[in-house]
Amino acid sequence: MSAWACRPLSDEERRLNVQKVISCNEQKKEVIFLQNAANKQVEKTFLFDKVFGPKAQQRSIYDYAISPFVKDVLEGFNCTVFAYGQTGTGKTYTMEGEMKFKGGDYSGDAGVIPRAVRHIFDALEAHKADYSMKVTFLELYNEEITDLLVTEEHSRILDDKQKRSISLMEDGKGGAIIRGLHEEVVYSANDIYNLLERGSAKRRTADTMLNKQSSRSHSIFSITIHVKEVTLGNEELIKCGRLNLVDLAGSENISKSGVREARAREAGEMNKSLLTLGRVITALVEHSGHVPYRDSKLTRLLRDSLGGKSKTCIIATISPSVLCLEETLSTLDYAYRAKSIKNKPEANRKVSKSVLLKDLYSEIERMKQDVRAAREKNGVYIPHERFTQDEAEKKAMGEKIEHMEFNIDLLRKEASKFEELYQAEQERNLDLESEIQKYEEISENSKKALENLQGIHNMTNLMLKEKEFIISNLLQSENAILRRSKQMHSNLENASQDMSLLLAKIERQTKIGTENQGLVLNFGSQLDQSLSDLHKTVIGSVCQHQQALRSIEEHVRSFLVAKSEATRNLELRIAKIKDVYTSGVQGMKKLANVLEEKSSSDMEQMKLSISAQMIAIENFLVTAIAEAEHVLSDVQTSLVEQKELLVFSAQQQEMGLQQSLVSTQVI
Ligand SMILES: Nc1ncnc2c1ncn2[C@@H]1O[C@H](COP(=O)(O)OP(=O)(O)OP(=O)(O)O)[C@@H](O)[C@H]1O
Repeated sequence: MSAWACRPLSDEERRLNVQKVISCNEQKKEVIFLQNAANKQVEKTFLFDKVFGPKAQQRSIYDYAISPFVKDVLEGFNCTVFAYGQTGTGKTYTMEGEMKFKGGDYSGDAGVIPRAVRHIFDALEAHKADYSMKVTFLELYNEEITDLLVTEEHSRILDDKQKRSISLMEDGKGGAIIRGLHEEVVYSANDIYNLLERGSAKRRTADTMLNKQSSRSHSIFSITIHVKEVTLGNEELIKCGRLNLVDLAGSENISKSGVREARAREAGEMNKSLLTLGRVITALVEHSGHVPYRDSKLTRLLRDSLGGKSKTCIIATISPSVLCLEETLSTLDYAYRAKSIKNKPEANRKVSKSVLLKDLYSEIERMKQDVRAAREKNGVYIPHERFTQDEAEKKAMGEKIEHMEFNIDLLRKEASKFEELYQAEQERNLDLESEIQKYEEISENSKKALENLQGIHNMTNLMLKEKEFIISNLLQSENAILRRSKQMHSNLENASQDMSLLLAKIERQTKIGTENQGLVLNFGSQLDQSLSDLHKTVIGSVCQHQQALRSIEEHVRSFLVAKSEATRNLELRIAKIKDVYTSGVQGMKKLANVLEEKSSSDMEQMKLSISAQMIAIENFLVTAIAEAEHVLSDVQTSLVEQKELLVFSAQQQEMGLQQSLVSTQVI
C-alpha cells in the first residue's frame, strides 16, 4: 500500500512567493504536477492508493494508513510503515508530529507513532487482553546503529566499546537480530510517550543548506506485543506481532543539499542505505533473482518488510514548491515503483506459553550469569564463558593484527611508491587543474550555449512538430489531389471518347441535314405547286358552288313564287266558297222564313229537305275544307323540303370550303 502526503508551502516559501507546482486531488487519488515553462505547460498525473493534500489532518492519515495495522499486529502480523521523501517535506511531522503530551494524551498535531500507541493500548484494554509489550527505538546513522532509548546516565557508565557494541546478526531465518539493543518493557501509553520524547530528543541533526533542522539519519521505532490466547483445549498460546515505524533520512542528493567534505561520508553512507533501498525495490519490482538486502543495514533491518511476510505501507512526503521539483519527481517515481512490490503477509507462528517461558528463563539465566560475574569477579563484568570466548577472539585478533601489520609494511612500501607517484600526479594535477579551470570556463560557456541550444531545440522541436503536422496535411491533400486527378483523367478519357462519338454523330447528322435540306427544298417546291393547284381547285369549286347556289336560289324563288300564286288562288277560292256558303245560309234563312210563313204542314218536309240540303252542304263544305287543308299541307311540306334542301346545300358548300382551308393550312 502507498499513500501520499503533500505539505503546505512553508511561511518562508510563502514569503518568497515560491511557485506551487503540485496539486492533490484526494477524491481521485491523484497527484498532479503542473508547470509553465517557456510558454509551455507541462502536466503529469500520478495515481496512488491514497493522496493527502496540504490541508489533510494528521488524524486522517493515521485512520487510513496505520489504523488497520493495529488490528493486524494484535493478530500476530508484523507491520511496517515507513515515511520516504526529501528533507523538510514532513516525514518526521507525519511519523512523530507534535511530541508534547498533556495529561497523558497527544495533541491534534501528533503523528502516526503516538496515535498508534494510544490505539494499541485502547484495543488491548477493550479486549481485556493479557499481554506484554516492549519497544525499541534506534537510529541508523552512517551505517551505525544507535540506541535512542539509552539514557545519558546509562550511556555515561558504558565505555566506548560497549557503546559501539550494537550489532546486526543474522537470525538464521533470513531476518536480522540487533544485538545489544535495549528493549524497554512498557505498561501504558504514557510509558511510551516518555520514551518517545527521550528518543526524539536524542536524534542527531546537522545543518544543510536546504533545511537547518534536517535529519540525515533513519529512525526505527518498534513495538513488539505478546498477547495471550487460550485455546479450546485450555492450552495457552502466545501471539507475537510487531509494528515498525520507520522515518527515513531525506532522499535528496548530496550535491543539492550542499553537504561537503566531513559530511560527504555521512551523506554517502546515508545514500548507501537509501541507494540500496532503491536497488532492493527495483530488484523486487523487476523480480530479479538477487535482491541486495545485505548491502546496507537499513535493508537488512527492513528485509521482512520489503517483499517478505510483513504488511507494509509507504507514506511518501512531498513539497508543492517549484524549488523541490526535481526531488519531488524522483520521490514520485521512487514511491510509485515501491507501490508495486507485493508482500506475502503471514502471521507469526503462535508459541505455547511454556516454550516462551523456557526462552525467557534461559534469557534470565544468561542475564543472571552476567550479574553474578560482575559481582563475584572484581573488575570483570562478563561471565567466564564469554571471557574465554573473548580471549579466543582476542588471540585470533592478535594473529590478525600481526598479519595486518605485515600487510601494512608491504602497503607502506607500496605507499611510498604511490607517494612518489602521487607527487608526480600532484604536479600533473596542478596542470590538470589549470586545464580543468579552462575547461570549466569552456563548459560554463558551453552550458550557456547548451541552454540556448536547448531553447532553440525546443523551438525547433515545436516547429518540427508543426511542420510535420503541415506535411502530413499536405501529403493528405496530395493524395486527395492524386486521387482526384486520376478520377479526372478517367473522366477526361471518357469525355474524349464521348467527344469522338459526338463528332461522328454530328458528321452523320450534317450529312442527313444536307440530305434533308434537299428533300425539304424539293418538298417545298412540290408543296408550292400542290398549294397553287389546290388554291385553283378551291377557287373553282367555290365558283361552282356559288353558281349552284345561285341557281338553287333562283329555282327556290320561282318555286316559291309559283307556290304563293297557288296559295293566293286557293285563298281566293276559299273566300269565294265562304261567300257562297254565307250567301246560301242567308238565302236558306230567308227561304225558311218564307216557308214558315206559307205552311206549317209542309214545314216538316221542308225542314227535312232543308236539313238534308244542309247536311249535303255541310259535307260538301267539309270535303272542300279538307281538300283546301290538304293542299295547304302539301304546299307547307314542299316549302319545308325546299328549305331543308337549301340548308343542306349551304352546309355542303361550307364543309367543302373548310376542308380546302384546312388542307391549305396543313401545307
Ligand atoms: N503537513 C504539514 N502541515 C504543516 N506543517 C508541516 C507539514 N509537513 C511538514 N510540516 C512542517 O515542515 C517542517 C519540516 O518537516 P519535517 O521536519 O517533518 O521534515 P522531514 O521530512 O522529516 O525532514 P528531515 O528529512 O530533515 O527529517 C516542519 O516545521 C514541519 O512542522
